[in-house]
Amino acid sequence: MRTPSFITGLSVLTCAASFSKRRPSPLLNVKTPEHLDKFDDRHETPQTYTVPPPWKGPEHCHVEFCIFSNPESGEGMSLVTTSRSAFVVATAEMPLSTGLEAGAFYEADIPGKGSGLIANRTIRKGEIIMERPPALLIQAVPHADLEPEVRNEVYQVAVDRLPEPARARFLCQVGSTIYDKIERNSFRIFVDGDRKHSAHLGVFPEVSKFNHDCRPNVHYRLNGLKHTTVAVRDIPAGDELTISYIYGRAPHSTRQSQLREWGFACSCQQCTLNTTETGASDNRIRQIKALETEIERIISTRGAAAAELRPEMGGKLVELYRAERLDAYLAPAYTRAALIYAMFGEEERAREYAAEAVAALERETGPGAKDGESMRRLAREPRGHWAWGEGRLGRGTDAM
Ligand SMILES: C[S@@+](CC[C@H](N)C(=O)[O-])C[C@H]1O[C@@H](n2cnc3c(N)ncnc32)[C@H](O)[C@@H]1O
Repeated sequence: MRTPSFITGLSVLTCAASFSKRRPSPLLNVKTPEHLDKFDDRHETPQTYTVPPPWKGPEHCHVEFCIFSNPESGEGMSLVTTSRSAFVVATAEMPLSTGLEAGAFYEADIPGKGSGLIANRTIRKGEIIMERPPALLIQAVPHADLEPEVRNEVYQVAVDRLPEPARARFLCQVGSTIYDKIERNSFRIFVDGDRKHSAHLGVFPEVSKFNHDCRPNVHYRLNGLKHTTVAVRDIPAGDELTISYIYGRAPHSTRQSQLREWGFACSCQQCTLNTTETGASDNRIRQIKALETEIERIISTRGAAAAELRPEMGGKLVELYRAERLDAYLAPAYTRAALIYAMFGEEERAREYAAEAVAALERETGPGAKDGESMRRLAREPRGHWAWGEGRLGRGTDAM
């Protein structure tokens, strides 16, 4: 295999990210354009769609996958994708990039993890740390299927099309080749709804500086192409900012094997607990799962099984999440607790948990969260909500 030429240039690059020098940039909010909805993309050819200027491409096509690039989109963007997906991205609305002020955090060496991000002041729960568009978007099929030699050539051109400093930031990510950097730093993005070829790997070089923690203090979400990171608890100055690369509510051994697939042995606080503490943590995870299953069954059957519901179940669930420091995943726990307290007519607690659910849903899913409106109504007017009094009714007159 040919050695990618960028490796020779890597040693002269300064890899410390200049988070303080960010200028506002347009951002994509990807939706399938309406007139494309009827199109059957099974027979797409590279010539089917034309990307508008200043987008360039298609070039370097292999089957229906080509390079498209735009130095003015975000901080510069390259795509290796079909012309249809390129058109969807290129014609999407572009919101501005935002985030914390310059100097709120900085990049530093973290023992055993390479580099990472450190808070430079207290970052409050709910503060948005970064919103970023991808620098590189690679359709999942060519990433998996192209011959390595062809793929490396295509990736090299795609990266070369990025303007400096986006190209430098891309090359400063961990990974020995461009392919390896994509493997170790990308997020899965669907750019075209549930259509064929919608799945892409998105690389956000600045977001790539977040290390993993099984109990992260930052949550990330993807809305269209916009990658948002938000603090899920107050983060004191000097603490590392971390996200979770995996599903956090898994027991220790499952997390370890998932992270080994990511190619590293996790050295986060949760993974380095002693045996007794690990056992206690796994036990809480089991309790969370059992309680969630039970609550879900009871709530979904409503009146029929409501006699089994106890008001303290909701509070207990939230308590377990908090004890486990699962602050990045609190929305479902607050939502269930709010519903249960409403079912038992406990107005104050229903309001309190519903308000927490609204805030957690916004952090975890973004403004338009699915259950957000229902929780907002519950916080405002518990007595008008469908759940109000359901628990007491199910228990018969004793519970009234
Ligand atoms: C997305 S990068 C994070 C930034 C990276 N540390 C750097 O120097 O650019 C992912 C890589 O960081 C390292 N890493 C992230 N979280 C870690 C953790 N909890 N324990 C050990 N290594 C970690 C691993 O080498 C992993 O492949």
